[in-house]
Amino acid sequence: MRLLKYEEDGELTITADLVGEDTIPPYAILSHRWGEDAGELTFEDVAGNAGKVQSGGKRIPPKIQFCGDQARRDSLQYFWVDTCCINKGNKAEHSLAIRSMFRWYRNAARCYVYLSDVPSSPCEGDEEAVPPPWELEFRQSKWFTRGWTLQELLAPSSVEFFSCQGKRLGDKISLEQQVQEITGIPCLALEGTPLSQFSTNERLQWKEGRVTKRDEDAWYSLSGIFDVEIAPAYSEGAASAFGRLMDEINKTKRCIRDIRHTDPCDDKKRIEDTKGGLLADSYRWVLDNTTFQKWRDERDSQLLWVKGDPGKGKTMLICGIIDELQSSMPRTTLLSYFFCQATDSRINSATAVLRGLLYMLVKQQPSLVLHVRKKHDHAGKALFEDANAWVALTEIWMDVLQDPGLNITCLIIDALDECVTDLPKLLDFIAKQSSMSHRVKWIVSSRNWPDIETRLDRAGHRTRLSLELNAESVAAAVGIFISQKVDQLAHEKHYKEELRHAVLQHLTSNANNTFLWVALVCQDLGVTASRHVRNKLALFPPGLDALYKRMMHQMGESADAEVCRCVLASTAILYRPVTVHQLVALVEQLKDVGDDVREIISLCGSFLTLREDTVYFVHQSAKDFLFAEASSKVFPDGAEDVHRLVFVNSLTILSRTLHRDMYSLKALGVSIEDVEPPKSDPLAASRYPCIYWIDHLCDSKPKSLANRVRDLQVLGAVDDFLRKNFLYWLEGLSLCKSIGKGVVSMEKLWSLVQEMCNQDRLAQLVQDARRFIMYHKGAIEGYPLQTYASALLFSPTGQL
Ligand SMILES: Nc1ncnc2c1ncn2[C@@H]1O[C@H](COP(=O)(O)OP(=O)(O)OP(=O)(O)O)[C@@H](O)[C@H]1O
Repeated sequence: MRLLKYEEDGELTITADLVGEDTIPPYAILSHRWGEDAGELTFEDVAGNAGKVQSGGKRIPPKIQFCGDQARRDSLQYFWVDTCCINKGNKAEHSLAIRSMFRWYRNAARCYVYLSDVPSSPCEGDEEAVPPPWELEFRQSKWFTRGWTLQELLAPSSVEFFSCQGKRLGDKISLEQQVQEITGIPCLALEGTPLSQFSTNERLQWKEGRVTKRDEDAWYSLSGIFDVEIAPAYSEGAASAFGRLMDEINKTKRCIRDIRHTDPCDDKKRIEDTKGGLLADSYRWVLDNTTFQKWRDERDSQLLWVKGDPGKGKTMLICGIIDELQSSMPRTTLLSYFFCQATDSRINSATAVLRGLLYMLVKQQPSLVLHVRKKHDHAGKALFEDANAWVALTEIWMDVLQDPGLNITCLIIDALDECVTDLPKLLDFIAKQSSMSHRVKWIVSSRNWPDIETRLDRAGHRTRLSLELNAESVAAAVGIFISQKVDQLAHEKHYKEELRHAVLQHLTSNANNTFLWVALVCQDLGVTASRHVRNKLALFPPGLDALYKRMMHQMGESADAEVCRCVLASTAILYRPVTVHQLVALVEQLKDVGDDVREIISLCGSFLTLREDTVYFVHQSAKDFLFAEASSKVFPDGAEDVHRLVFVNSLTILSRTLHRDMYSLKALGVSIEDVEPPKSDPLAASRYPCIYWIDHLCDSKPKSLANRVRDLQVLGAVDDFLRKNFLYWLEGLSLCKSIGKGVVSMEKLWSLVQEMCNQDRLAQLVQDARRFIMYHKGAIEGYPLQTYASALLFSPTGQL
């Protein structure tokens, strides 16, 4: 980028080509209509004399004179004008300039629109008149009819309009109403709402009626508005330029859709809801905390680690911090966050974290998708799912974080301790990347784990916010939480004042600064008649584990103790939360319970909770307790045995429900993008087994040879299933949009059977099945019924 500058002696000079965003000083930018070529100041005119406009050469046009003067009035030394700041003789520079123009306008400190056909009022004071005397000419200005001026209006945050005498008429906010009426562009877009939030059609409409000198420019001028890049090729014609633009837009859309594995915004809402709603007064203390303020305000403080014991309120604190940042940050700052949850395999791995953060980031600044598309255009969705996903994602992140166009960014990851797969890799990544750039700030939270501490210690500029060391603030926050919960109980259960006071006292003296303890006790009191409350209060021991122990004991006393145990054991080993319907299908003991399933789940209420018909653990610490403290009670035959039972049930469900063309698509060419699950979804119960049956098989550890006969039966069932249902299973995976996971699972199955002796027949079958899915995953992923068509046609005749 080359910039103009007026020297002390009034001479106009131009800088060398400034490469790299960091080398570019603040500048003003001109938006105008081109006049006759001969009258415009060109690059040659300016650069012809060692960067100085030759004295006695071409006269400096009034608009350029105006732009320089106005920049100086606004304390800007440099300014940019398209007529003379691009060396059009250099094809590469010209092409790069066209692709960079949107960014140059966006990054300008000021944008001046010079309206050569709008005179200001000759009389002082007339500007106060409503409508102002120049309004008609303003509305009719040809500036609003040109193609390139659309991006010049939308890209910069500040756009000011000037008359041909250089008088300021207003800016795009003060004249918002008029500009909206003239252009049809909604006020929200003029106010800076990211353009990606407007549909493709809406954005295309903004260009209607606008003209460009060259036909192709009608489409090239839109690339910035759609956050894509198309290299200009001026002889191609308008139709081809339009085709290339649409092609790029579609590829970008597809890429963003493939990155999405979960939407962290939805996860945040769900987590807040399941935890009973976010109470602002219980997190606001952090805003006055000096460690937090240091992280927020100091340039050198890049990584904040929020740490605390289970149930101390870290996740809710992070939710609060996100809300506060969102409402206080400038609109251009990017905020991306991710909530790890060990109980949900979709969001408990290092790749899921990077993918989720990336998704939120590219949704806010779609131009960053270019770094993903370099790989995604070739690899498709498998890029994020196959064995190399971590490598690919870290490379993409490196490019994103080094992108000079990346806005100021804040990245937040909650519950690192719940990242089950590849946590060390993630920690090393955070430690390294958080030391790289001042423009990217990080917040992470976790329990007080020494491993996490050791790895994060490698990051430079790290600060830690320990909830235990801020006991006073946390105690006050828990106090507010207790008051709110007790008021709610007193209201709902009609407590007398005395009882309300007793509950308040008991909770305050025993909570030990632990939100979760309060939440669990209040949940129990919520189903206790008020006459029993006093007696019950004495039974709640202080401390989380003691409380869980008591709850286990209580459950063990009930007549449904065994069913509850099976439900808890199965839910604990599932790889993600399932619906009640799916749980009934997976847990044998629930089959005879009939309509009482919800009652059984509520009997496990201290550990499980139901939300929108999905069964969740109340908290990760509840699940941890089952595996650590209560393992012998919950898993009397070991967790492997529960995996085996879930595996066996999975195959039974799948064998019963899978068949050819489950969604009655009929035509072989129906794309997955056009598939809507039928109202009564034939895969409702089999979604989970379809995706996870192999994981349960592997985690049941059949190769341990603990029970040889039973293991042979298990493997016999696998052989039988694959011979009868393999293709149906692939169709099912495609309908569940999980072919990528299927590929990984087949690899796992292949390793398993290889490690087992005397399994040659099964090994050959699995080897063939594995090859089949590897070769045809693309076709099957996009078109479920191609499983039975091209996939079979293009397979070797002798394939098993
Ligand atoms: N600001 C708040 N508003 C409402 N509820 C809160 C708030 N802070 C904590 N809680 C309650 O406390 C419980 C525990 O909080 P949270 O899940 O944030 O703890 P945590 O420190 O993240 O625990 P862990 O490390 O074990 O995951 C929540 O389920 C919720 O009921």
